[in-house]
Amino acid sequence: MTEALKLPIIDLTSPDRISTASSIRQACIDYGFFYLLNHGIEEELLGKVFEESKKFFLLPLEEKMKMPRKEHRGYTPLYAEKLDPTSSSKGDPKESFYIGPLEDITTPVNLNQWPSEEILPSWRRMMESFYKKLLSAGKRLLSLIALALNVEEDFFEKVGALDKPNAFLRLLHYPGELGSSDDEIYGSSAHSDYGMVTLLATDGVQGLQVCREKFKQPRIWEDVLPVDGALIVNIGDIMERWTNCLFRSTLHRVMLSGKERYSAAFFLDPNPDCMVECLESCCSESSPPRFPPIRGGDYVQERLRLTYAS
Ligand SMILES: O=C(O)CCC(=O)C(=O)O
Ligand SMILES: [Fe+2]
Repeated sequence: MTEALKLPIIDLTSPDRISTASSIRQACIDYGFFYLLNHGIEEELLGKVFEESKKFFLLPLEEKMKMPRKEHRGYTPLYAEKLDPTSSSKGDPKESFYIGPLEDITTPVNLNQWPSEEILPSWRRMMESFYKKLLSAGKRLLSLIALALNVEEDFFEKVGALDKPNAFLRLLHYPGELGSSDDEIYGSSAHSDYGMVTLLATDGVQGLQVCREKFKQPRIWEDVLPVDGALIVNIGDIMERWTNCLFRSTLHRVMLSGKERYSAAFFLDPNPDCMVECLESCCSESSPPRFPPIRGGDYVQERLRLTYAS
C-alpha cells in the first residue's frame, strides 16, 4: 500500500523571499522534494514540449539509434540504464534523450545531438527554449536555496557552480505495456539524483514515488501526485554533501502502471570544476563534515559510470 504525499508548494515569484527560503529549508529537511509554482515555464510551452517529445520517441528505433548517447548527450534505448545498480533486472524499461549545455563547457564544439530538421522541424528550437527557461528557474531557485542555508544568495555563483553549470535536460518515455518480468514494473528503479537540484515536469500520468528514510528497512514508498502547473523539485546528492545531509537527497522511483508516461527531468549540476565542500553553516564541532571535498565533475562522472556500467 502506498500513500500520497502532501508536499509543500513553493512560489518562485513570492515577494517574501525570507519566508519562501524558510519554507524551502523545511521542505528540504523533511522531504528533499517540493512542488514549484510560477517557475516561468508556460503551460503552452510545456504542452508543445511533450508533443515534440512524443513525436521523437515515435520514430523508428533505427532513426533514434542514429544518435546514441555519447558524452552524455543523445538517445538511450529501453533497458540501457539501471538506476539501481544493486537490482538484478536487465535495466530500466524506459527510453530517453539527453540534451546537455547549449554552450559548451570544456570543448570548442557543441556536443549535443539533434534529430534531423527534415523529420522534426521545430524540435531543436523548442527544446532549446525549454532548456533555457529551466536553467533560469533553476538559478533563481538556487538563490533561494542559498538563503535557506544561511549563506549569501549568490553563494552558488560565487563558488563557480553556476558559471556554465553542467545541466542536462532528459526527455523520458515509459512504455504503456508492462514487461514479463517482476522487475519491469519499475520504469526508473530506486535512486537518488546526483547533482544540486532536479526540476521535473510530467505529462500528468502518475508513477513517481519517494522513500523518505533511505536507510530504513522495509522501505516505505509514498506517491507524489502531479499538481497542475507545478514542477516537482528534488534535492540531489551534491546538495546533500554541501549541506552535510541537512537537506536530503531522497530516494525515488517510477512505477509503471500500464499507461504510457512522458516526463522531462532537468538535472542542474554544478560546473565540473566547482569544489563541493561542506558549508560552514551546516557543520559544527558536534556535527563534523561527513564527506571530504570533491570536484563536482568527478562526483557526477563516477555516479554515471555506475548506472551505465553493464
Ligand atoms: O520520470 C520521472 O518522473 C522521474 C525520473 C527520474 O527520477 C530521473 O530520471 O532521475
Ligand atoms: Fe531521479
